[in-house]
Amino acid sequence: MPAVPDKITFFEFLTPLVCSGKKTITIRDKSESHYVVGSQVEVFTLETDQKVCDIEIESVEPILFDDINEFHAQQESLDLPRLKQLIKEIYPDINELFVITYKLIANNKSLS
Ligand SMILES: CC(=O)Nc1cc[nH]c(=O)n1
Repeated sequence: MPAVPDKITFFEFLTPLVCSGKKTITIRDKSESHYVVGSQVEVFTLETDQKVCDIEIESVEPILFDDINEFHAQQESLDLPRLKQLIKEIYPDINELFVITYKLIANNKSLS
């Protein structure tokens, strides 16, 4: 991986939310927390590695699983129980997580 990571993957079902600008955060574990504020990152689907859009990283902040709240759910464009269920499924034994905030800068969906 480059010193400044320039790629992020999302489950395919989440990419319409990312590429429409409705989902503006992602909650990841430490291994995926090394994004740099101000950097541009290419978004790919996890399942098919298809590029779907570009984002710019706005912040990376630690959070405990128990502190995930309605505001995070709003920013994820999911309801809170679904968000917490999803995060538990992805990171079953991890309490220390990171909220990565980003903004959409380009949508590549029309190229596919
Ligand atoms: C692929 C993957 O881990 N995707 C995730 C994980 C957490 N949040 C999210 O939006 N997407």
